[in-house]
Amino acid sequence: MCQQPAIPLINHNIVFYGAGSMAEAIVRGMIARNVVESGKITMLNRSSNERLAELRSRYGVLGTNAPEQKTEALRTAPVIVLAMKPKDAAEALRTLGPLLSPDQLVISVIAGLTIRTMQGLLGTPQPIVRSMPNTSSSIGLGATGIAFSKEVGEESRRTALNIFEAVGLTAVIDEERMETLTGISGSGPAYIYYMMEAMIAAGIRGGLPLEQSRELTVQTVLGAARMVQQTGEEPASLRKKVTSPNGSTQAAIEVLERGDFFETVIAAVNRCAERSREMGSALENELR
Ligand SMILES: NC(=O)C1=CN([C@@H]2O[C@H](COP(=O)(O)OP(=O)(O)OC[C@H]3O[C@@H](n4cnc5c(N)ncnc54)[C@H](O)[C@@H]3O)[C@@H](O)[C@H]2O)C=CC1
Ligand SMILES: O=C(O)[C@@H]1CCC=N1
Repeated sequence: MCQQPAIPLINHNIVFYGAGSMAEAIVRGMIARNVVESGKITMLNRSSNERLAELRSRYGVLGTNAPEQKTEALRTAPVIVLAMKPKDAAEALRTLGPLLSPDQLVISVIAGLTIRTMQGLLGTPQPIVRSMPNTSSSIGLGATGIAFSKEVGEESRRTALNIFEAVGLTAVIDEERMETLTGISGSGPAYIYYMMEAMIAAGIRGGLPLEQSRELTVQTVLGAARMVQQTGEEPASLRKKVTSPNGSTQAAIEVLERGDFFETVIAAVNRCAERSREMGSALENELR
């Protein structure tokens, strides 16, 4: 049996400010790995009591929409994870700033939002961790980019790393690289799912039942990722081993090349990064 390495327990109360897909993915991943007691997690959203009830019953976490309780949770939590959409972030940060004391750690998962903008909107030089996780965190297979503001001390760095290491791989990077990382691993699952949608559709059009087409596609993607991971071989070398000269794979790859597959994927990653920067600039404009 394959045992996952022990992950340090997280002893801090953590407030998730925003209780959508990404917050849930991290919470689900942490709880599944038993790295935090569910009672230490509080989830807040803007208005949906139904959503909070769902999260409370699914994970045993705390969740509230009552304004005084929300304020109290934000005022006292040693760790606050910002997990709302970029369009909601400026207002949330302006509300949060006056509630914070200097030692509270703010971890953002918000695409594009820079540390400088966060500190400006908060109005305090708060210790900030800018991260870019992905939704595979929910099954412990996330990939998270992390950058620290200079105010983040050693203990807080460890806390942030413990949270994201509990739900997958982490990469500490310069903040300037965060948009590129978003294009690869933050949004990347969506490109793979899109490819899978197309493969499943092709199977169905070729006469396979939906379920078989789906299972074969899933196993193929899983197997390919594992092959790269376990053999340590480059994807290009593994591809060559599938591609017999003048065979069926070569014929398929030629079609992908005619569609400029390689450059199209790179263009998609670049556009993702550019869009993240645009969202970041829109938030930076809120400082004026
Ligand atoms: N979904 C993904 O794959 C990833 C998302 N992200 C980032 O995570 C953030 C959240 O994305 P999703 O979870 O997909 O969005 P979502 O729409 O599923 O969730 C957003 C949540 O924020 C809450 N919210 C909005 N304004 C609020 C406020 N003022 N106070 C409290 N709660 C508030 C909403 O009620 C909702 O629960 C985004 O900034 C996105 O850039 C980062 C990596 C991957
Ligand atoms: O689409 C988005 O903006 C977010 C950021 C990375 C994944 N989802």
